[in-house]
Amino acid sequence: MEGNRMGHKKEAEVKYSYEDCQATADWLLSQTAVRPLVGIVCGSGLGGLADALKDQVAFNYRDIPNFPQSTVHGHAGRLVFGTLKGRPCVCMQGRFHLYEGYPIQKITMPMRIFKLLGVETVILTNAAGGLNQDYKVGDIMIIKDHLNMPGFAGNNPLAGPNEERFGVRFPCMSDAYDRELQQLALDVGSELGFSDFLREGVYCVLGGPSFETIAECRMLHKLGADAVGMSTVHEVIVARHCGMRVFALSLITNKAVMDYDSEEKANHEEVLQTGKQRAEQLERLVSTIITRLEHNNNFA
Ligand SMILES: O=P(O)(O)O[C@@H]1C[C@H](O)[C@@H](CO)O1
Ligand SMILES: Nc1nc2[nH]cnc2c(=O)[nH]1
Repeated sequence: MEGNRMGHKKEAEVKYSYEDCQATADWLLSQTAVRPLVGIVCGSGLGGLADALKDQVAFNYRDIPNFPQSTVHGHAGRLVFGTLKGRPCVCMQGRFHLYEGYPIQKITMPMRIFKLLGVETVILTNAAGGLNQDYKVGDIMIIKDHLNMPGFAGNNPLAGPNEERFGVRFPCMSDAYDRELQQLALDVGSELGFSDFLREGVYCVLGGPSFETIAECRMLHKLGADAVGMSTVHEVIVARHCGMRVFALSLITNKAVMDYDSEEKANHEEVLQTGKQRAEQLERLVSTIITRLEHNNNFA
């Protein structure tokens, strides 16, 4: 992909306004004929999902006006348009995290681009540490709710002036994760023979990049979290604010260390390794869900 014709604004000039998002979406729409109804975000080591898209048109993030750059190993940094079983999709092969140093409005800006591209359903994946003691490495957790720790401290992607063209000032989050899509995922998982490693639980986001202490893991577990990670929640809030349906999955890539006698240490290599091992099943689960969205007539 050649460098974009709009030219890039300097970092300080980009304000992520409605007009900035519209300019980025218009540029993308002028470069591809795909009109996506489903937007997918790939978590650490889970970018293989994008490779499943047919008739791909792919853009490196650095070539997209106003787009941030991926800086984390396991996040390729490409926006891939294409079809999955005939359904037009756009897939972020790599996401942005608070710990990369970006403002929270910037890491979530792709959700607004999705909206302006015409996306109606967003499917997010992430790698997470398992806090629930019944969980095993390799389990896939359907996210039914979240704990937004940075949000408790005021770090919410919707803080600042509200842009009414995207959504209301005070959006509801008790219905953030679409219940029909959760049930669909359970049904599809059961048909695919995945029930043994398919879970439902609460995801807690922290800022990262340091992994949790033992005391933090114990606290988060007591607060009701089943898995802990460094992403997704901010994207979910912005996606819901602008009215898209949301479904999200965590791959439990490691067990959170809860015990002072444990020799285990969380590390990014293990996260990526587990991603590789479960990638195929995760892709089958997500692509079958997308097919059934149409079949069940509940497509977005
Ligand atoms: O993008 P996700 O949430 O999948 O990435 C997780 C959180 C950190 O970025 C990284 C830690 O290994 O994986
Ligand atoms: N915060 C956090 N993020 C993760 N991503 C993958 N594993 C983990 C973990 O144990 N903790």
